[in-house]
Amino acid sequence: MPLLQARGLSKRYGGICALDDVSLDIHRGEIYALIGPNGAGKTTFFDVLTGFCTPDAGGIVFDRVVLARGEVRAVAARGIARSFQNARLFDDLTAFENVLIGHHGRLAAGALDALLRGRRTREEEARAAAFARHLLDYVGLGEHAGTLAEALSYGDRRRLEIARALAAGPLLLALDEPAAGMNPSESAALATLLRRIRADGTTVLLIEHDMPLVMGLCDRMAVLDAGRKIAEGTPAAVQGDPAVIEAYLGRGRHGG
Ligand SMILES: Nc1ncnc2c1ncn2[C@@H]1O[C@H](COP(=O)(O)OP(=O)(O)OP(=O)(O)O)[C@@H](O)[C@H]1O
Repeated sequence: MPLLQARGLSKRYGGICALDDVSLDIHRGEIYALIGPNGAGKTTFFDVLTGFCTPDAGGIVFDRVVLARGEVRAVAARGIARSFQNARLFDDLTAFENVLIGHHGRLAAGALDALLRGRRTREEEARAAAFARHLLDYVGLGEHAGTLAEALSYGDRRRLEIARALAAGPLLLALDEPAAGMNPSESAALATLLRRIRADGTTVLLIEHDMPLVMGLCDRMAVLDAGRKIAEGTPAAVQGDPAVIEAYLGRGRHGG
């Protein structure tokens, strides 16, 4: 059974159909890309998936659990971590502290325990700190643990955001344009990191406009255009699909 099954998702904003009856499956252990021209509905799909907005119709099954509309926010707790188009970091905290915050939701000890600084809490905090250090090494930021987020380069900020998302221990890592603004060597390092995340068992969903990157990286992809899914399959299959070529080139657009 797929990790995620989206069925018949629709979302309107006034007269605009941002999502129009979109269904797709994401399998465990794959890198799945969502592509399409500007305004195609990619971010809206992420918003629905992560509970930022409620679909007008349709539903999602994630990790075998049917999520009723309006309950989608519970998904985050069930294992979807998201990064945003513009990294949302705490600029005045260090890289280490930013990752620790990502882990916070997983700490089991309650607020009272934390107040009393019980042994269990201290042990959990020590484990969280060790895990945060591990994640910083994992994304290649080990040397920057004590650096304020605001002092990091653009590419490093994006990687810190990924480390923070991983700190929540997600089954699905959903990344909104992770390579946007990166130079070619940063993009190559990102691709290596995402392959490693996949190899280590986390499923990856990404929105990405960098076609060479996404074509070389993802296992399967869906193409959205004006809210509709117009193609789905391997990069090779999608690349040659006439509907996709029309969506990108037929109207003089360049993939946005
Ligand atoms: N909160 C909102 N209110 C009104 N319209 C919205 C809202 N969010 C999205 N839309 C509209 O829905 C459509 C789909 O937008 P969406 O951001 O999902 O597209 P996208 O594929 O992510 O585009 P891009 O590649 O430019 O980020 C667009 O026409 C957009 O203007």
